[in-house]
Amino acid sequence: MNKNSFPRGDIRVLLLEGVSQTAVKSFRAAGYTQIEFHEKSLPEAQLAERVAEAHIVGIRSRSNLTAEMFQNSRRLMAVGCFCIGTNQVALNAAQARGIPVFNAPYSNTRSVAELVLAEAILLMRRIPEKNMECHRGGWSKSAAGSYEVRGKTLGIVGYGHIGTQIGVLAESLGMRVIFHDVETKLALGNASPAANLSDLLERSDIVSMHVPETPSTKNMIGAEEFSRMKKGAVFINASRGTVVDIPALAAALKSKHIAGAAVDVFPVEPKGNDDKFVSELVGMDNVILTPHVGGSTLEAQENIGIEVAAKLLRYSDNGSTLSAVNFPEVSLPEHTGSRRLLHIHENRPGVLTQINNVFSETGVNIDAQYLQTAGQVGYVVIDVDATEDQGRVLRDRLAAIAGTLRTRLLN
Ligand SMILES: NC(=O)c1ccc[n+]([C@@H]2O[C@H](COP(=O)([O-])OP(=O)(O)OC[C@H]3O[C@@H](n4cnc5c(N)ncnc54)[C@H](O)[C@@H]3O)[C@@H](O)[C@H]2O)c1
Ligand SMILES: O=C(O)[C@H](O)COP(=O)(O)O
Repeated sequence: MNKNSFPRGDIRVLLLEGVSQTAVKSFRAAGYTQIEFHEKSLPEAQLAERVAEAHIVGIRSRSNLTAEMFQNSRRLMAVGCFCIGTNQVALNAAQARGIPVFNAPYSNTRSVAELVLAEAILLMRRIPEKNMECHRGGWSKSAAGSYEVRGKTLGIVGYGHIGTQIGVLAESLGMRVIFHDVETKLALGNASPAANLSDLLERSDIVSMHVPETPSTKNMIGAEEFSRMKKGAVFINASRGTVVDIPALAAALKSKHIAGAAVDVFPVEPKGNDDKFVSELVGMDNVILTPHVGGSTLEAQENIGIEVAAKLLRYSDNGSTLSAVNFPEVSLPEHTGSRRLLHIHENRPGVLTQINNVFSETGVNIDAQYLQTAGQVGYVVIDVDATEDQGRVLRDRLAAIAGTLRTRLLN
């Protein structure tokens, strides 16, 4: 007897952008044999073609999964973002097709925080310029413009997982921490909220961005915001490239109003390591440029591989959707001794009644039932005391209900 109505060996897993081998090992250990692995992201047309063939897709920040791709992907069951950001995925379109999207909300938090703190210290000491000068054979031994971070004010924009972690670590170096967030947040340690973004910009010696890419954060730091910052302050962006107006940053750096910057993310980034990086900031001695490596440590990548693969496997094998970012969240117990039916449907009145009618009409006993809705989608999980043949009949009856997006039978 198959473990699932759909044997694991038939499930096609597409893993892109060199996600950690820990993910590949997790899928193999769980009995998944059809794994297509790519070191890079794929060009859009090829990506659409490969996604259309896959049941499970794993990406990082560079692969854009569009609404059209979800519409054309008959087989696609689930998506894993092996990173924090999910802005590269058309989440609503995935939801409308009954496809949960998972991510790793904390696994690279510490890596980003450590990089940002290191950059804050380097920028305050004017190390980027000194480094470049030494490389050119120069030697300007001077304390002019160099400061300790102790006693300085760090302004954190976006006080979420990364922002709070940075705040805690910064206080251990003796920094004063202020933050701005659209939500009311618990201030950790001695951190305090700024009255608003302008207040934060005016008071900070170091401004660091930690907001997600959304319509409200697009170009939230531009010429006006740089002009509000203290003369000689430094600026760090390791969140998303769209958050900062790069020409405005370049102008503020050239005028020396902003003394230095560290930028890890860009509005347009190369698709892979062989593509050329182009930015107005290239060649500026007072700028640390890094190729979107805030979360790229071996520790973070290995943990992300394990975490996201586990979420995808749990959904595929057990139906659990806990921590999905676009989908009703259901945490399910093991279903040994019963068959499990998954029913994903449009979130509209009457569907649950029709589902229950199927069981009363067929006389199959329900052991347990779980229901959750979110946005456009409803998700019902039913454990039944039934033979495999009965399970298949039930699955087909459920699939015939109007508004059904997809059904699956497990065990
Ligand atoms: N450079 C990298 O490699 C790297 C690594 C990890 C994450 N990131 C980026 O960092 C972002 C933040 O990560 P996180 O884990 O801290 O996310 P998070 O969701 O925990 O925190 C984001 C915070 O920003 C706040 N926010 C949203 N819109 C805002 C606005 N307009 N103004 C002010 N605050 C706003 C939210 O309320 C939240 O508190 C991610 O979305 C991701 O894009 C980059
Ligand atoms: O969202 C994230 O976690 C970061 O931007 C890292 O993305 P990456 O996995 O593509 O490095």
